[in-house]
Amino acid sequence: MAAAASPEKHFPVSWDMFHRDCRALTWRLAGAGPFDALVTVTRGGLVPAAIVARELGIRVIETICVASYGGAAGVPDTQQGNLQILKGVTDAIVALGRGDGGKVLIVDDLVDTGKTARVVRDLLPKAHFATVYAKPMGRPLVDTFITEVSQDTWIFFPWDTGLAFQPPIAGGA
Ligand SMILES: O=P(O)(O)OC[C@H]1O[C@H](OP(=O)(O)OP(=O)(O)O)[C@H](O)[C@@H]1O
Ligand SMILES: Nc1nc2[nH]cnc2c(=O)[nH]1
Ligand SMILES: [Mg+2]
Repeated sequence: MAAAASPEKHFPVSWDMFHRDCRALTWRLAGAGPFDALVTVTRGGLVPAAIVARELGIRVIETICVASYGGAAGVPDTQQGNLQILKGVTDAIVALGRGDGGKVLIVDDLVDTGKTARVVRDLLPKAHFATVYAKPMGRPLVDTFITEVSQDTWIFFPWDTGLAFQPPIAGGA
């Protein structure tokens, strides 16, 4: 299934909020470990992965590089195209992620349609999949998350946004 064509609602996330939500995610993950390695889904997973790895003391960190959303210049990338794996993980991590003698934690910022999570899960079926945010379509694909938002909501991360003037509500904004 496709993501909401043009998400109606906005869910802006500040750095403070994101840090707090990542810490909350780590508390929830503490009982599921210990983890021998962390795989982060780039690029959105990089920031939560740094925070989670710091909190859980994980030092073996690998990336899986995936791209699927690509919008026109100047607008959020809300349209999902074909998913491409630009870089996979090492054989050692694949072995761990298949349950051969260790535990792998996968971290991404969010799950939306679940398309990205499905591809990553196929590669590492026994790994524990954690995201900070989840939308209903993708929720069944993750083991642990912190906050659910509706499918027609677009989450705006602090690394994609900046401070800007807001017109007064009384002006019809
Ligand atoms: O559940 P899905 O519908 O597949 O969407 C979720 C994925 O979309 C975003 O990544 P994106 O592909 O936009 O790349 P980015 O992480 O580089 O921003 C987000 O970081 C997730 O990885
Ligand atoms: N920033 C951002 N990227 C996404 N990729 C898929 N869904 C989303 C979303 O809600 N926000
Ligand atoms: Mg991503």
